[in-house]
Amino acid sequence: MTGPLLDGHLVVDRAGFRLDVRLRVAAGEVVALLGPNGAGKTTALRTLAGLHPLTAGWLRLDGVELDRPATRSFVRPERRPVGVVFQDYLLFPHLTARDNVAFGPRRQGLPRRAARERATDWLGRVGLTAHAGRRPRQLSGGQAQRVALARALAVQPTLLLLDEPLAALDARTRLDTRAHLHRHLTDHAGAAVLVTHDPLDALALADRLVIVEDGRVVQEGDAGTVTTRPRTDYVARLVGLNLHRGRAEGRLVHLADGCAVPTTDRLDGDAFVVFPPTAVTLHPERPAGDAPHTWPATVAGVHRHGDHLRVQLTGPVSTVADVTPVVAAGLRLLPGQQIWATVAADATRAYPVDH
Ligand SMILES: Nc1ncnc2c1ncn2[C@@H]1O[C@H](COP(=O)(O)OP(=O)(O)OP(=O)(O)O)[C@@H](O)[C@H]1O
Repeated sequence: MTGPLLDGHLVVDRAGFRLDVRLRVAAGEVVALLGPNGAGKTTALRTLAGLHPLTAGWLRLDGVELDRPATRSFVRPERRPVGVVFQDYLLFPHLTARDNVAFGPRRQGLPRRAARERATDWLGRVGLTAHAGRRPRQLSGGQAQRVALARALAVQPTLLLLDEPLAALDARTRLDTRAHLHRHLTDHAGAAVLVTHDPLDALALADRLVIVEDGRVVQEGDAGTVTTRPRTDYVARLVGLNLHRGRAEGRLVHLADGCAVPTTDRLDGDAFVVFPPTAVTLHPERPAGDAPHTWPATVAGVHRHGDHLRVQLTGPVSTVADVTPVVAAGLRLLPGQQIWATVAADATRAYPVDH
């Protein structure tokens, strides 16, 4: 069995912050590091590029030790087989697009002419043959992004790193550039690590998501698993689901204060339960039957959300409900109002906390 192309235990200590992330990436695999501001994504990426040394742990790429503080091994950034696309691209302003792309191959020792040929080839592959003689300030945001990608790939990196590669683009350019980037990532034979806070970028571009919060990996898996079985509030919000933790007994997950969520998944023990805001029904009076899956709630806020109104509910079960404007008008929803909420069993999903 062959191991992962990239194998690392990335530990960085800073005042008030510790990054401690185990990361493995196979050849041809694209992994997205996704997480809120300050989670440590950029720090992790910088350790891979060699721009920040590890405090502890190790980093191996294709069997070569790039960083291991315990043995004082450290390979400098320019000697790593790594290509980086930075968020603001960091193109050399005084060089043409072709010379920007040729810079890496030249530094790897390729003769000037061969480096220029390789740059011309890469600019062709990203669709910028006609722009080879332009300087960065004569390029649009999307074109500069493509030059940055060509520059990173022209060194034939074993590891490609992308730091928020689409963040600087407007919505339209972003859509086209995302599709373009996806094609190049699919063709890339090495490992790729992408840092983003945009779940759409992560879902569209990555084979696997690694969610980082407060310096730790809190969840990882393919898009299907992460989006249907979130394990933290951050991931649940990202994918637009209500997430609660409780104790499952058969087809009921018991939450705080005697409230419960019905589910069609039969389960026992500590469990997560998720449901979309559209699965919540609001009632002005307590519905008949007094079932444990009817909760009292207080309307904390109401705002527009697409075609629906999004209702923030507090109480024993803080949750979010989406209702149509007609329903909202019928309920006369106002902040502070007391209300009752139920959720349909066939719209919920429950799964064990331990997995
Ligand atoms: N140069 C620095 N010196 C000291 N602390 C830093 C430095 N850069 C970042 N930090 C801290 O390290 C932690 C991780 O920051 P990092 O930039 O890696 O997070 P991130 O997940 O990339 O966030 P963002 O999405 O906002 O870019 C934060 O607490 C941050 O304040």
